[in-house]
Amino acid sequence: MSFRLQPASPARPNRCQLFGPGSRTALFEKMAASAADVINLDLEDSVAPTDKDIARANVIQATHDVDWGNKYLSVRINGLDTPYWYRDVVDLLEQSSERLDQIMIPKVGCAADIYAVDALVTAIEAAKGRKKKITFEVIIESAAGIAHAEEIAASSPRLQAMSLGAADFAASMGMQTTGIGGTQDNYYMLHGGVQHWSDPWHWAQAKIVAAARTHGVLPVDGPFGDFSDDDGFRAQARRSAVLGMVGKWAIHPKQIALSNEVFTPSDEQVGEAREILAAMETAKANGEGATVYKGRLVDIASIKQAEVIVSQFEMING
Ligand SMILES: CC(C)(COP(=O)(O)OP(=O)(O)OC[C@H]1O[C@@H](n2cnc3c(N)ncnc32)[C@H](O)[C@@H]1OP(=O)(O)O)[C@@H](O)C(=O)NCCC(=O)NCCSC(=O)C[C@H](O)C(=O)O
Ligand SMILES: [Mg+2]
Repeated sequence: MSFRLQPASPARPNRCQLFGPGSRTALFEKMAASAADVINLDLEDSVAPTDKDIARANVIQATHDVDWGNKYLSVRINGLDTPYWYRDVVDLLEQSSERLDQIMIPKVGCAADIYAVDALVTAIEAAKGRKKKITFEVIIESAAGIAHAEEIAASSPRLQAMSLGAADFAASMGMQTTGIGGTQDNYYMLHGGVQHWSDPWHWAQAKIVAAARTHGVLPVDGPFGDFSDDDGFRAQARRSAVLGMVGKWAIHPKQIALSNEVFTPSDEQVGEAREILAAMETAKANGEGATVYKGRLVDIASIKQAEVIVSQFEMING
């Protein structure tokens, strides 16, 4: 471990982030009643340009009127390349109730993007005497965003989460696909004449996990567009969980249970982690730093691995 210790990520469940357009108010109560940990009311790409003002007003009203329970309430503002974002920030900060937890900033390309939003948010919070400090989450969904992921992760103490936005990312990178996440037919290797499909999102996810974990930010997998493909969603989510991501977006309510299932450690995983911890306690009592568990090596690093799983489980189950 470096002399600089890795900071802990925020200790709150973030297994599923449920999105809904700010222009579809009929969805708000359903979102609030869902099993998602995080709610993302959208002002950006699911809202037509003609509806931007009304969507913003709807979302602000919903921070006052809707009972969001214990959900983490986030609003996705428009990108800094649009004429809408400053009004999103000003109106949200001036008019939302204290129930608003977080602002999601899309298409972030560099740390200065966050600096700009932070400066505006900080000024309005002070001017309005807001009690709760608004947190940020960002979407990495451009070539610039992935190239600068680490400086973005370090950009503000407000930053709590960093997602991969597969659709805009693919477009920005010039990827030859219209898929939003998932296996891509043409991304394969040939071995002995047999096709072996690989994961074109893997490297970007891994880069996001490393950047986020370095700075105590939660790494999150973004959307999986084909909401009729449960197995495809599960496969993508499982890979993300193994890579270190803590959750995934749901763009349809069908995906909530899938995400919660994958990002909640199973009883079997937790049981095994606890057994490893117990085995290492015994090893320590015998003056040993390593021992054998089910025929394989476990050592002091295994304690940390097991603790990740147990602490995820305990955070979710209270
Ligand atoms: C995808 C949808 C447009 C589908 O809506 P709809 O046609 O109404 O779906 P269903 O008829 O199948 O709905 C079944 C019931 O579920 C309710 N419902 C639908 N969507 C939601 C929701 N998001 N939250 C809660 N409840 C929902 C319906 O009302 C039905 O209820 P009932 O009649 O009582 O049975 C729609 O799901 C939708 O708009 N999804 C969110 C889209 C969105 O926000 N997109 C932005 C995020 S993805 C993105 O931006 C890409 C990213 O940035 C990147 O670059 O990768
Ligand atoms: Mg996007």
